[in-house]
Order: sequence, then structure tokens, then C-alpha cells
Amino acid sequence: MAAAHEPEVIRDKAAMRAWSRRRRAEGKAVAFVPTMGFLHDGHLSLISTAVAAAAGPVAVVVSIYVNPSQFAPTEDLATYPSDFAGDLRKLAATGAVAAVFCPPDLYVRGGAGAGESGGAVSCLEDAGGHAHETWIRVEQLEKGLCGSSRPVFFRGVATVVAKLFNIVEPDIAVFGKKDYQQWRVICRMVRDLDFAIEIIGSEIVREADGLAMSSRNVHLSCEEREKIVEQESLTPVVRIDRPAVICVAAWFGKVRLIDNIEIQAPS
Ligand SMILES: Nc1ncnc2c1ncn2[C@@H]1O[C@H](COP(=O)(O)OP(=O)(O)OP(=O)(O)O)[C@@H](O)[C@H]1O
Ligand SMILES: CC(C)(CO)[C@@H](O)C(=O)[O-]
Ligand code: BAL
Repeated sequence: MAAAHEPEVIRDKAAMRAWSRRRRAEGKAVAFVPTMGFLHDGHLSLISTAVAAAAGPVAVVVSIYVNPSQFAPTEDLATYPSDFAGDLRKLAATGAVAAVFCPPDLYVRGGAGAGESGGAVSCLEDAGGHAHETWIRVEQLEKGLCGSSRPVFFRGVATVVAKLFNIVEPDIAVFGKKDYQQWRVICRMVRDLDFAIEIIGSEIVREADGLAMSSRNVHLSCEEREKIVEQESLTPVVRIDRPAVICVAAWFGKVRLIDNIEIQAPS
């Protein structure tokens, strides 16, 4: 058993589920923060939001898992930044995280199958994930913005988040509004599929120069960073995605409606 301030590291699905059930039997709410690791202060703010959202005693679980099914083979799965030891140090330093769930893999692999998403294929199918054939699609909300530039992204996110919810069995789950469309997709999935989980959207945390914190910011050159900061300063509401010029460009199409939330393009 880890010391009180150090998160317990759990790799196994059944052990994770059993851990959550024990916490609930002790009278604690289980609050869940899903991440892909390489943690920064934006992630840590989600942990504070989770603690603040719980009405009483709470056990916070952070997952670290880079989900292959939300990346197309042309995207950056192979270069996604990671620093597991650093992540554990940061989580321990918060004193607020009880467990870290970091499964080696979440999918059943092997076999043969079509594994298609309207013609698009993810890194999961590309790596022989054909034994997995159940997908969640949030059919309208996944269209447009990041969904236009990343054809398998929301199918992969909705599916892996549903899997994580079934494994962690949280009472509360927190997502950043930095990935605004993702947050709305998860809210809609939870409503439509009757997950008994309260979803909380947490505010965007920014660097001193205004850039929204993001694990992938480490890949930006000075010029790219300056360009994004400039674009963000023109954007009145939220930034939809990471340094994705494609997604930011979607702002310039006047006004978009997502799930009844009107997002204004810069005037
Ligand atoms: N700057 C931020 N402010 C608030 N929430 C954030 C911020 N950055 C990430 N999050 C949230 O943290 C959760 C995990 O995100 P993830 O691990 O993909 O990190 P990321 O910084 O968004 O990485 P990426 O480079 O892939 O965009 C998501 O709910 C995301 O919206
Ligand atoms: C929600 C998530 C953990 C699913 O892999 C990921 O998309 C992320 O970190 O935003
Ligand atoms: N936070 C977004 C995860 C992704 O871009 O894959």
C-alpha cells in the first residue's frame, strides 16, 4: 500500500474496478480525471476541480493512457510526449490523488475484421486491433471542428471514455474546456447512454503569454507558438483544440452551433 500522499499505481482493469468499489464502500465518492499523461498545470487544475466538486469525502483517480483508437495512422501517436516518472511526482505533490490507473493496453487485439469508420481507420485497427468492433458515435456533435480534421478522433474518445467509465466506475468525471468539443461529446454520451456519472467541465488554464497549456506545446517552435497566441487573442470564447491550426481556422467560419451553444468567431 502506498503512503497516504502517494497515489497507488494500478495497471489492471479488475484491480481498478475493485479499488473503486472499496472506496465507495468506505463512503467516498470516486472522482475521475482521464488524461494521456505528460502532465502540466492544466491537468492538475482538473484534480482541484474534482476535489471541489465532491460534496463530501472523495477519492480521486487519474488515468494515464494514450488511446490508439483516437489517432489516425497519419497523426502523432508515435511522438506523443510522455514522462511517467515526472507525472507520478506531480500527482504525488498535489497530495490529492489516491490512485493512478495506467493500463498497458485497453483493447482486445488480433483477429480479422473491417475495422472501419466511414472509410477512416485508427492506429488501433492499423496495429491489429480488429478483435475490437464496438464503437460509440455521438453522431452530430462529432461532426465539424476537430471532427473534420481528425476523422476517427471522437469515435475513439467516446469509446475509450466509456470503457474507462466502466472500469473506474466513477461518481464524478472532470474534462477540460480546452478540448471544448470533446467535453460536449462526453456530456452527450453520458446523457444518451444513461451513465450515472456527473460530468464537470473545468476552465482553461493558460501560460503567462496566453497560450492554453497542452502536452503537445513542447513540439511548437517559437514561430508556431507566437502564431497560436495571436490567433487565441482573437478568439473570444474558447480554443477548441491543441495547436491545431485546422481547428482554430474553424473559428473563422463566422459562427458555429454546437449542441445549442453558440460559439462566436472573431469579429
Ligand atoms: N490548459 C488546460 N486547461 C484545462 N484543461 C486542460 C488543459 N489541458 C488539458 N486539459 C484537459 O486535461 C484532460 C486530459 O488532456 P490531455 O491529456 O489530452 O492533455 P492535453 O494537454 O489536452 O494534450 P494535447 O496536447 O493532446 O492537447 C482533458 O480533459 C483536457 O481537456
Ligand atoms: C479524454 C481522453 C483521456 C481520452 O483518451 C483524451 O482525449 C484527453 O486526454 O483529452
Ligand atoms: N486532449 C486531446 C487529445 C488528443 O488530441 O488526442
